[in-house]
Amino acid sequence: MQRRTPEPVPEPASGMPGGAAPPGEWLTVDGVAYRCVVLCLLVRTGTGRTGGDRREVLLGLKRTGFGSGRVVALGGKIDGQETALDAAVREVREESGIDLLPAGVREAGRITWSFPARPAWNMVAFLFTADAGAAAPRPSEEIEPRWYPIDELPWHSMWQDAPHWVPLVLDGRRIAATIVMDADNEGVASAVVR
Ligand SMILES: Nc1[nH]c(=O)nc2c1ncn2[C@H]1C[C@H](O)[C@@H](COP(=O)(O)OP(=O)(O)OP(=O)(O)O)O1
Repeated sequence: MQRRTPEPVPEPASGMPGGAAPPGEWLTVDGVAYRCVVLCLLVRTGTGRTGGDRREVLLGLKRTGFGSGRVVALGGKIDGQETALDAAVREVREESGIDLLPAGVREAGRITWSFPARPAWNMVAFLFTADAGAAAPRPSEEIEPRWYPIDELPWHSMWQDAPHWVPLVLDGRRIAATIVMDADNEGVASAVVR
């Protein structure tokens, strides 16, 4: 049985930091339920083709479950009473084998996705970023992680809303985004990002 809690979707500054109150598995806003998930963008400084430094982000081809076949950020559902930060550290470990120190994981805001044609897919994602250092990802059953230069992201393989928010988070911004998906559950009907 999924637990539903009546709190409004929290603003990004309202505190999902390490140890703050967990958002629960579901949030309900104006009678609409949103499943709580986390996404974590891991970054590192790699070596470009010409030998210079270039920033890279760890994304992965999702092999199973929701969004399979797309290239996505590491993440997934918040379980039970864990904090969003705990969930981010756990999901990164499960999906890539990389162990993050919670103190090194930064909050980057939140996104609300509404799927009017499929409300069961509504989600609120708590966003995080972290430096991966020299950690090497390994593939998991769920995802095949791969480093991408941040100026060569595989947009055509990602969710169509990704260009509205990924560059801002990679730029160090803390965002609050409200994204409404089209009737086909693929396109973007509207995206407000601040
Ligand atoms: N419109 C969208 N754009 C995007 O970039 N990511 C989205 C998205 N809608 C959902 N996601 C992400 C958020 C979340 O990390 C993921 C779905 O959660 P999960 O990975 O937990 O799903 P699964 O069905 O694989 O879960 P399990 O049942 O635990 O295997 O999809």
